[in-house]
Amino acid sequence: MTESQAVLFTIFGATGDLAKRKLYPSLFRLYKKGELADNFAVIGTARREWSDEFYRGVILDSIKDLMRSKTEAEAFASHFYYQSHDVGDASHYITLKELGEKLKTQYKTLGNQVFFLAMAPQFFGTIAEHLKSEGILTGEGFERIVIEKPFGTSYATAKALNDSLAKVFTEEQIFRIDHYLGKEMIQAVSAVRFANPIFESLWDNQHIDNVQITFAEFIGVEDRGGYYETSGALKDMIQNHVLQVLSLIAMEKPSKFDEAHIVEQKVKALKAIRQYSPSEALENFVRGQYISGKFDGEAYKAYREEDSVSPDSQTETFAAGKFVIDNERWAGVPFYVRSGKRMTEKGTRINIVFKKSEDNLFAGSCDEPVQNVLTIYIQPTEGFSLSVNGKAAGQGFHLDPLRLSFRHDSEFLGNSPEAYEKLFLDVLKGDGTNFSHWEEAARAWELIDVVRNAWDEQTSALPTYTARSMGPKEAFDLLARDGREWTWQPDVWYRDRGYFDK
Ligand SMILES: NC(=O)C1=CN([C@@H]2O[C@H](COP(=O)(O)OP(=O)(O)OC[C@H]3O[C@@H](n4cnc5c(N)ncnc54)[C@H](OP(=O)(O)O)[C@@H]3O)[C@@H](O)[C@H]2O)C=CC1
Ligand SMILES: O=C1O[C@H](COP(=O)(O)O)[C@@H](O)[C@H](O)[C@H]1O
Repeated sequence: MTESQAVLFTIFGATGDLAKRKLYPSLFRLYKKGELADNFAVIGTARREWSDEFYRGVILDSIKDLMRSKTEAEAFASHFYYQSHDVGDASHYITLKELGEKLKTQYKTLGNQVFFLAMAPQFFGTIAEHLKSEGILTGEGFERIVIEKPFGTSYATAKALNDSLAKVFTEEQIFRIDHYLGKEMIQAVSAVRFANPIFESLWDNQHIDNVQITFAEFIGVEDRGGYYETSGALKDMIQNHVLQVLSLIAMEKPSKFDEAHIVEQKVKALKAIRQYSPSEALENFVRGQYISGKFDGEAYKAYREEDSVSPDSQTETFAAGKFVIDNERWAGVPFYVRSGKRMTEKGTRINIVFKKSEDNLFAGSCDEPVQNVLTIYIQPTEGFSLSVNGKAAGQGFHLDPLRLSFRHDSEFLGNSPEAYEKLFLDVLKGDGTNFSHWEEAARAWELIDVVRNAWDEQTSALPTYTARSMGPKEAFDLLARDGREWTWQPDVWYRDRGYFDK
């Protein structure tokens, strides 16, 4: 049993999808592990009129798959209280404050407070201001605010949002969620790099040819067409998750493995990424939108036919690009990234592609050696592999491409903490390492804005790709132009093109 936390959570947007699907189950997981015990309470707020009893029923429903016993689940749910609240109405904060004070005494929460804003970003500033003006922030214990993406829609809007939060909270009190940073294997990137001298010593432009980061989803836009129409793949995935991962791979070794030192190095790496001109942005970034397609006998509709999507939508459901980093370590090493919906399969992975040997001892006498590729599998499987050349067993001398591979097994995956659970615990500990900091978000927006603006100026037709494929032709051309190719495609991609299994 770990030492449990004394804290009052206030969840804004308590009736919403995120709260039900992610927040309540994560809090319950922490409760089951003893990270939360007697001294915590949760106030859920939203406009609709719910009773505590009804709210607790919603909580029980959201954790039904995780329950070990009804008694335990009900004991957990008894810590939840509901307060109907319109975030724009100052008088509602007075009722909220009274309830908070009562619960603080009842649960001995020591004045510690965490505010979770599971709401649309346009409300963040208002909520923060009212928390201060109505005296809900007392400075008695720790006071932290957790906010969801999207953090702005451009550099300008992100800056305005940050300025409004900064009037009330310090940067150390603000936890901007990037749920990928809570994933096991993203956190493992640093372990692979810095705990293995064999990789650390090769982590530069002398040895690495290129880096490839793929965030492929097989799902379409589902029921989020309204949001996605205003976002697109570039802002939805590349601006945040992909650039976060890229900065972890590209950063210099921090002098200490803690939040301040890691963030300092990530920010430096992001700042070293070349800021493209509009024409360079067009040369180095491609986009696409999925059209209808068939995959293994199943038909998939086009993005433009999805709910809440305009029939002549110009929103990209796929984006790929080449980032270059102007520093000593990475000069000449392209970082190719791609992310899209309705791709062949779900697969998030990082491929570090090492250089070919300049001196091929086997040239002319046998097969070309394969390039060594270190793959970090983020999901759905988690693990690493390293492709190496061996000798094919038997007579004669032939090279045999081999893969040294480690994958976590399903038991480990079943028991490992979920991203939001890890992130919640980090918030309680005050550890912001796995959150996005303002300087990171700001730089990411600067890099992305130029691509977005260049695309908005473009008059040529938006490229398309068939639903359940690996993106538009342009994404393959992007690498082919540099004499390279994506080193990972799902097996079925090769199957459909008549290649043997890679
Ligand atoms: N859902 C997800 O998987 C993800 C969501 N996010 C982000 O999280 C945030 C929440 O998303 P999601 O849960 O899906 O959204 P929902 O639309 O499901 O929920 C929004 C919540 O806000 C409440 N609300 C709306 N207006 C007000 C108001 N004026 N005063 C008080 N409460 C209000 C709604 O309740 P009521 O109508 O009762 O007031 C509801 O609880 C968004 O910023 C989204 O981008 C980010 C990543 C993933
Ligand atoms: O942030 C987002 O992430 C999800 C993908 O997350 P994953 O954990 O399921 O890989 C994506 O579907 C969504 O569009 C985006 O907003």
